[in-house]
Amino acid sequence: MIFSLDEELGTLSLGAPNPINENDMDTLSDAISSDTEYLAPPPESLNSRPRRRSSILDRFPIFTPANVKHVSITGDEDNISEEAGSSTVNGNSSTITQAVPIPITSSISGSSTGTITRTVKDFRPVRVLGQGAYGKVILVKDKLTNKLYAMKQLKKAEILITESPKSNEEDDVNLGKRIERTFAEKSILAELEHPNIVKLFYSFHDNSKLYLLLQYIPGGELFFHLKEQGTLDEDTVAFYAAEISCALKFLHDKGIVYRDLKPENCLLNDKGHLVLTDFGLSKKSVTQNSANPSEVTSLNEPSEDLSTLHSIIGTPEYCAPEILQGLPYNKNCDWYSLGCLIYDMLSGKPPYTGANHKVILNKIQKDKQGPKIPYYLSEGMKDMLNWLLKKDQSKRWDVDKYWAAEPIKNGKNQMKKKKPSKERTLRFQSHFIFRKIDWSLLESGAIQHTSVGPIVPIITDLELAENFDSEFTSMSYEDFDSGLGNEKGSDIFQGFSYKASGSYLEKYF
Ligand SMILES: Nc1ncnc2c1ncn2[C@@H]1O[C@H](COP(=O)(O)OP(=O)(O)OP(=O)(O)O)[C@@H](O)[C@H]1O
Repeated sequence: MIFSLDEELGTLSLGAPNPINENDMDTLSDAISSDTEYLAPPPESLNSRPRRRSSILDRFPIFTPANVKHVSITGDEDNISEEAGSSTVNGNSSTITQAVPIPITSSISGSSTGTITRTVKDFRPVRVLGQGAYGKVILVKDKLTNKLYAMKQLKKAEILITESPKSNEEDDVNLGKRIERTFAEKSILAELEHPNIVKLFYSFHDNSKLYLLLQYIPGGELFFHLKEQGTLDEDTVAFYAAEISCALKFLHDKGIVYRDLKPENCLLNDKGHLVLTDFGLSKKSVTQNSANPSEVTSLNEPSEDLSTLHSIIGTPEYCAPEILQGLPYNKNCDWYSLGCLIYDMLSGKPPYTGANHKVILNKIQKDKQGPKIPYYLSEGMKDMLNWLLKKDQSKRWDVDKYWAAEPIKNGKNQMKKKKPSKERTLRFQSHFIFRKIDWSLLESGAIQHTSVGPIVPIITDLELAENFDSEFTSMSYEDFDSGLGNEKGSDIFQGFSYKASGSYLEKYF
């Protein structure tokens, strides 16, 4: 649906929940840059949409956080180094003995020390749902309970393999980071409980693989639905943008940067609500006081840990320019990615595309005024995109800081009258594009029970995985239990196993 600002104002007078105020309108029209180029409307169907893979280019240093535990890859506890980031070689050429940082994690909803009784043998494979860098995601059925899960399998050998024939210091550092990220995915998911974030129920490992037992989200990837529909109307996009924003804000308040927002990682549940998956590239700040979100420092004030993020990581088309440049970055990079995703949902592709991160970076740098916003979008959408897609992260909308509307006291909004600031001080939730969103229903998760999303996936039989690409569902899973189900007690992945608390399991099953 394409509609003009006049039409939108007409809707507003019919009692929309978040009316736009005059100050906002000023800022809004300022932001619609005069150099906006007129891009052609999207073609009817964009079935040629390419699947975009996440990548990691560790050319820049990441400083090892202070409170990391060091274990030896061989599992030989005697080789554990006390010194952060150090590596040791024990002279045995056939084994890797670098000390690898494993993040110390806390588990809110479950226990990582409880008895883990699950093995791959407990599950029957139904079909493949997706394929990642280190293995497949498979729909599985619990042989005991008949419950369905999405099982993400990661091959240990693929994680441990070094890229160059000679093992040098750089290889060791990269290996350490790959292992750290594997643990981070498990431990970050284990501490999260949010309606728009996938749930982790169990994790375990055996001789050859690591396993994450996730809640099965049957509506498929947003990528799949975008491929079918080409583009989405503005109301639909605003709805998904609101659900994603809730998840990102929740993560940021816990000191977590997501770093891989793209349509492939956004799933739809049976009611059409959006659920983020794939936390393999997420990073948790070690300095964040997650118990007290109000203590989050401004995103523009580099915090000790997050300002040291340097890895060129993510999916280049959705990556903030500062990441592609190898500059330090912070949580604000996720809001740039949201801008890319909104742009993609509305126009059929992200603002910059190219064969690799360098091509994309060149295009971003050439575009002095920022990406060209399609003319056919409403003024509200143009405004949102202009503020999220600011090249300079210090000028980008600090969404975490300006998230919610000011509390209303004595019937008057506390927001000061226009102050001369280059910062965007409009509250994100009050933006015009979200005028039909009931944020309290959304943030509490109540909306998941009371209403369906704009696209309700067709599901005739959960086991058919009808909303997943046949490219994956037709794949073989013959190596499903090649790890033989034997728990390997003393290797580098020791401590990977996890079981959510009984009440958590009951609540979601
Ligand atoms: N909980 C889930 N329910 C249903 N499908 C899922 C679930 N988790 C993942 N998938 C499917 O599997 C695909 C791959 O999963 P995921 O992105 O976590 O793997 P990955 O190895 O991190 O991939 P990549 O290397 O591309 O980042 C997803 O894009 C999605 O289609």
